[in-house]
Amino acid sequence: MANARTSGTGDVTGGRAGFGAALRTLQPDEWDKWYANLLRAFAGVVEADEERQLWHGLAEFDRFLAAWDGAECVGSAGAFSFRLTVPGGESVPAAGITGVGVAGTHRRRGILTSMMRRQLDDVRSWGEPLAVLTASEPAIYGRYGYGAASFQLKAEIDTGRTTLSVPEGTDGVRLRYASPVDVLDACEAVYARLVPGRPGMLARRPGWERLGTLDPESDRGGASPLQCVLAERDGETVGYARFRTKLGWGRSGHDGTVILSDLAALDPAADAALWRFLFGIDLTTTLVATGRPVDEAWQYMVSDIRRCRPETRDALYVRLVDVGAALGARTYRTPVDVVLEVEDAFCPWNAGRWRLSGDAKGASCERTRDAADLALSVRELAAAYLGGVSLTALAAAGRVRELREGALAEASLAFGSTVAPWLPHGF
Ligand SMILES: CC(=O)SCCNC(=O)CCNC(=O)[C@H](O)C(C)(C)COP(=O)(O)OP(=O)(O)OC[C@H]1O[C@@H](n2cnc3c(N)ncnc32)[C@H](O)[C@@H]1OP(=O)(O)O
Repeated sequence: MANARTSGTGDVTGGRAGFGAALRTLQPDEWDKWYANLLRAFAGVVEADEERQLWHGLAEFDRFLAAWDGAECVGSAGAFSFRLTVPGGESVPAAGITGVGVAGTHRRRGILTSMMRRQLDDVRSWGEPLAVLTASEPAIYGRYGYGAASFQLKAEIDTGRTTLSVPEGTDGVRLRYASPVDVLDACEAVYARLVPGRPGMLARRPGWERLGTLDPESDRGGASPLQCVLAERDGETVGYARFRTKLGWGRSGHDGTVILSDLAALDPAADAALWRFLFGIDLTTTLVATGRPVDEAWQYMVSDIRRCRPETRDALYVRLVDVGAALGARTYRTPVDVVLEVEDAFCPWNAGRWRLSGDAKGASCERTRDAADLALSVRELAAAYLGGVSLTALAAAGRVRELREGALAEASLAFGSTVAPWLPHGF
């Protein structure tokens, strides 16, 4: 969505937003006004009907909020009901914050803050330990306790001058073109099998798979319609790539571009077969891949990583709504037993000391009066939560204080993940 969901009975019961605008749960017949406010907040860019209908179908109205100035919708925010993979593979209920926008005429009067307040109270009352979002601007959400917990990779690969060295078994994978819509179920089954294996992935409820085949002409920028190639072994689908191609003509001839939209594979050979295919499409010399995992294997198969121009940027922001439940839901790479002194001004129910004890099999995180070993804010704890940001690095930035010698190294090692966290798509 230009990003969008709230709780309650559906009654007009919310609080007063900021300067006195009324904040309440969105009613289905208010969708058009709500969505119009959101699109206007995002510079007024009009979304294709196909996309608008998809978001309307996915909206969970009892979890979406609207702020009103009379009959005018001036604020929007929503909270999808997701499940997020955490280190260890557990799928934890997480509110997927979306659709946040305040009318330009009503900005900087506290409407966002009142929506964030109501939303986090709601999420807590629903018993969901986490809230997650992607931020239009990184500076907005730290004040509400969100920390950047996963990152994504972008690459613009010069496929004319970069070769791939693929692992054993790659030649045994069969590739075939298919209509993206016709093979959606097979692709979704591949995706579902990958979800438990990587922190940050979202278990998709029925309907969400259609996000992967949205293909409005207005979004193609002159490129082809969405194409799909399936990877198969022994008749079974073991991976897929969805992409567009755009023809180009330079001084030396054709120099088209492959624009990767999505790729998933169940094993290294299937993954390599799909990347090798994308590298070799005739009449193209550039492959643009965005939103990929930062530790994705192709980077270690290429002859010249510099010609792939890799860049990383922040992706998923996490908020620990219930520190005890969130830390107790994941596992820890090495045994850990530390007392954390947590600062949380926006959700004071989290503030204070927690004893975290756990290992690779499970963990518990309970209130304690024991002396603290580490002190940090809930935002830093959220950044480290999925195992992609090190507590040692946060301490070096002055964001974590070690109060017992050795506690930082112990916790930092334990919190890390062997697979980088990754958010597979926006919402
Ligand atoms: C998950 C998502 O949907 S992300 C999408 C977020 N939406 C957008 O970017 C659309 C365009 N922007 C907007 O709609 C609005 O400007 C919003 C939602 C970002 C902010 O709404 P407002 O109602 O103006 O925010 P509010 O008045 O509550 O400000 C709260 C605080 O955040 C600060 N703040 C607000 N927006 C920003 C920003 N873009 N960058 C940095 N700080 C900001 C304010 O200065 C204020 O700080 P203070 O508490 O120190 O005084």
